[in-house]
Amino acid sequence: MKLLPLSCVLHALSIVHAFRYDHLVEHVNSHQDQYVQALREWVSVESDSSDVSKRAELHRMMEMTADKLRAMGGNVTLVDIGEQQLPNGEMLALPKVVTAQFISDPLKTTVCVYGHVDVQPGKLEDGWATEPYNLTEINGNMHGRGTSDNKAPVLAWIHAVEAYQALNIELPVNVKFIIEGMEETGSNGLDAMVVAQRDTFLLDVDYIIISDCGWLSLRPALTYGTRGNCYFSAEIEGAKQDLHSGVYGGTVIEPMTDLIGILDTLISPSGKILIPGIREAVDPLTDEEWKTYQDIEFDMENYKNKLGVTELMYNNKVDLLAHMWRYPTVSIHGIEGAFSAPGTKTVIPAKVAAKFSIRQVPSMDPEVVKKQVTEYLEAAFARRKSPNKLKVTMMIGAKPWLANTQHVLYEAGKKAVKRVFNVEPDMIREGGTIPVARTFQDVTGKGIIMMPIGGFDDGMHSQNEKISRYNYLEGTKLFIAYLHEVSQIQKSRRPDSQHQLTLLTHVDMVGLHAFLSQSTLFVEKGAVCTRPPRMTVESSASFPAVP
Ligand SMILES: CC(C)C[C@H](N)C(=O)NCC(=O)O
Repeated sequence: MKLLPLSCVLHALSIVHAFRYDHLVEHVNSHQDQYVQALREWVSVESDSSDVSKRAELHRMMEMTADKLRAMGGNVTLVDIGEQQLPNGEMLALPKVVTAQFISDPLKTTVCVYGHVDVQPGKLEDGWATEPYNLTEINGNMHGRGTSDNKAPVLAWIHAVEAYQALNIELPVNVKFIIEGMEETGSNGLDAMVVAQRDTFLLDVDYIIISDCGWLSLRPALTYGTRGNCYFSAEIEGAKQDLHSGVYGGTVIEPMTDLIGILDTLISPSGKILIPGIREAVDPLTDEEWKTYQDIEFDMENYKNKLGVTELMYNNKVDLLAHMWRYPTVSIHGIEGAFSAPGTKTVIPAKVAAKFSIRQVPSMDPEVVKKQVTEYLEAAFARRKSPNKLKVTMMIGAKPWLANTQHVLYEAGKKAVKRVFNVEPDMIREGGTIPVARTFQDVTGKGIIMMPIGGFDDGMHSQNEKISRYNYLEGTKLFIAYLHEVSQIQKSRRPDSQHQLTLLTHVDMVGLHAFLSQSTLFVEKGAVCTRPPRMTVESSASFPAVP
């Protein structure tokens, strides 16, 4: 018998794969209504992680996620990650993290998909055109809180696995999931879980995939960086109760006036951060970065129209993209205790707390930022010689993340995008924060890719958040294709994970505590979350150094 040359066999196999890919695509197209129904069910759960009164819904959401993965035959665990302490001292259970595993073939590559099913708040009275928790499709866009961020992308990953299963096509890689319920408030408790499971659940994972962001334009994108987030509360307290502004106005030094005064020292009208040390910490833009940004197609007029603004902070593309992705910024979000209802209440609030955040970039450290901001605001407050009391707290300290775009994961990503959309992806960074991305990188040393499927105009966190049916379905196909492309990464081209693990074995409990003390969970006593999880930290004796 004559043996076929290896190249012929490989060619034949690729034909079989292409044939099967078409079947998978057909399956996705013909199951789109079920996919939309699944999204409808998930969106109907008000899994707002920032509102403690919604905690039962969040627990229900985690159970629903676990049930779905279990029904598909996954090996599912709901991991208890402990409790959070509320500002009033009360303890509240954190939503369990769902881990799942589909097939476990030692000869195959293993990927771990991370996502979250908690959402930002959403209220009709905030100006939504439709009920935020009732998925409503208008002109191909499916509106609802959490559609794009991050329920549809999580479901798209689940449906990608389901499609392989339904057609009896063996998954080309082992697939694991980590789905959490606190991403929107800083991923409380997750860092510790990642540390604890580094040598168990995460040990055989080769690559981590995150799809919790959006494209820059109509062109699909791969994301290689996120900014971090230092989120602060600055509280000023004066009289022991609110006062009538006619009766007492002019006699007391008002906390709100102090607060507005110190907030105004944070950033100039032209966007210059005024806190010493922050701008100085940022790496200058390299020529290579300049060129990358210059080459990206980005329509500034379209961007302005999308946002409904007449002017942007910068009027050239490179500066705008750089300030969106790789420079820090200050945003002021709100003032607790301030009068904000309609009408004309004439009160002097006794205690007000401003919430603001600084998105930081790779050369910055949240702990340093915390010190810089606290000292700066205390000095600004001292100059006012006010008798009121100021308390500055950092509530979230999430680090930025940056990947190497030459990594094989990005090569595979480009191939998958080409297969599904027949274009090259934009290579972009993200101005938002995915707190656990940097933790995965530091703790596991595994390659990480962000593969968004959200549209550029999805309005994450805003009124009328949506994902288009097109992005949802093509995104599912993208994930199907990506699982195949990852399986094609030759073992010889994989970074040597064994080598990385050897490098990581020499750190002890001191290292573990050093890491955890920087993580969100332990940043601030009395703030959002301070109590260690109840789970055991099995692998603490060999906690890794940052590679
Ligand atoms: C676009 C972001 C990376 C999406 C993410 N889910 C998010 O909103 N994170 C919190 C944040 O404030 O950036």
